[in-house]
Amino acid sequence: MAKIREAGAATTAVDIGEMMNTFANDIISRAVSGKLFRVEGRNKLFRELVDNNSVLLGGFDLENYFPSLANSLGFLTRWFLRNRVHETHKRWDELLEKIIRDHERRKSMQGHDQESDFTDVLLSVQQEYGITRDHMKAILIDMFGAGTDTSSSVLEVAMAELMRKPWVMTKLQSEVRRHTPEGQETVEEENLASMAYLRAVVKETLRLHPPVPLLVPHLSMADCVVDGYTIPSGTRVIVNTWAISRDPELWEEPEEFMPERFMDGGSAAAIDFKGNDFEFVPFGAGRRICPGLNFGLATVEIMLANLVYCFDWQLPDGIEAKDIDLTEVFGLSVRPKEKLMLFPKPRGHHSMQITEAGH
Ligand code: HEM
Repeated sequence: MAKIREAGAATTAVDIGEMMNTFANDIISRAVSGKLFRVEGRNKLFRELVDNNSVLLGGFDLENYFPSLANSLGFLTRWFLRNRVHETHKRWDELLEKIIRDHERRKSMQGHDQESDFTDVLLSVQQEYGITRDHMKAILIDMFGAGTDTSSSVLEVAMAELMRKPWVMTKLQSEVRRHTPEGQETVEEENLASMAYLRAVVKETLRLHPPVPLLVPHLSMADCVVDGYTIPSGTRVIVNTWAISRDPELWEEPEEFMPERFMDGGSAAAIDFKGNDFEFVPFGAGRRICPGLNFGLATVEIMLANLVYCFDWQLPDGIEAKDIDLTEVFGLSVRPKEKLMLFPKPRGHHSMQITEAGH
């Protein structure tokens, strides 16, 4: 918020996607490595490595499209790829090893600060569950890989949709401002419970723009029949949640951004994303459902509430709401291709100016 305030004071535009990505990365860095997450620029290093992972996992592979090149060019591309994978793996390993060692050292010290983070929790159950060092590192990398781009992409597209539909923005702002105690500088977690429209906006964003549109690939373990189709054991199953949540047979005006559908009395009021309503599975369903569902939701809700509570937002001159392009970029998780640049105007700025001028 302080950074956005600075931008507001200097009347510079904020790159919302970039800002939200830094925020989501900082939250996970803090959960993983405690309050010293900025030490030695760790948060920045984490972010760089997460970006590397996304490129390596979800990147374009020439051989998939031109198999005939596999023999000639394939050798070269594989060599480059392997080097990059090794390099990224080494850097992750060094960073995580250091963090785990710091935590072990701190744990063994008498009278150390008792505040614990996720690494402390893993260390405390290591013996009980037979968790190896490699397991720990893999879990921590998973948290970054799965928890950063997803949350930040939801925040970015939510802001884009709100800018495209100013009446939805106004409605949300009025709810958030009404339910946050007078004089409070930021929205706190305990204020969120009564913000039903905020939850509806987040749901509608996840419906139209699920950040993991094909979930992650699954493999059927046994023969089964789904909706009359036989799926043999060992089949790679890909669930297109993007298409399901725009299906006109399931959703009223599916292409429209209408959070009201999720409010009491709305056509989708009874539908939730906890894995029980198969028309809406942005976090997946069943035993592989996203384990970070509550974490991701808390991250998105608190940030979105604060963005609309603390600021009024404007598009750059010459850009209109209808010009906002939500075309997405290719990858394991998706995000908008075009940057969303917005000017923050701190709330109350206008009335303060009037008062000052009045004196
Ligand atoms: C709004 C934010 C998020 C969305 C929309 C989201 C969505 C998803 C989806 C669709 C899957 C695949 C589920 C399946 O195929 O059944 C998944 C898996 C996963 N997510 Fe999330 N996620 C979010 C945030 C997070 C966060 C914050 C974390 C961790 C801190 C996280 C950790 C994971 C992990 C570890 C998996 C793999 C689980 C497995 O393979 O069993 N996610 N997520």
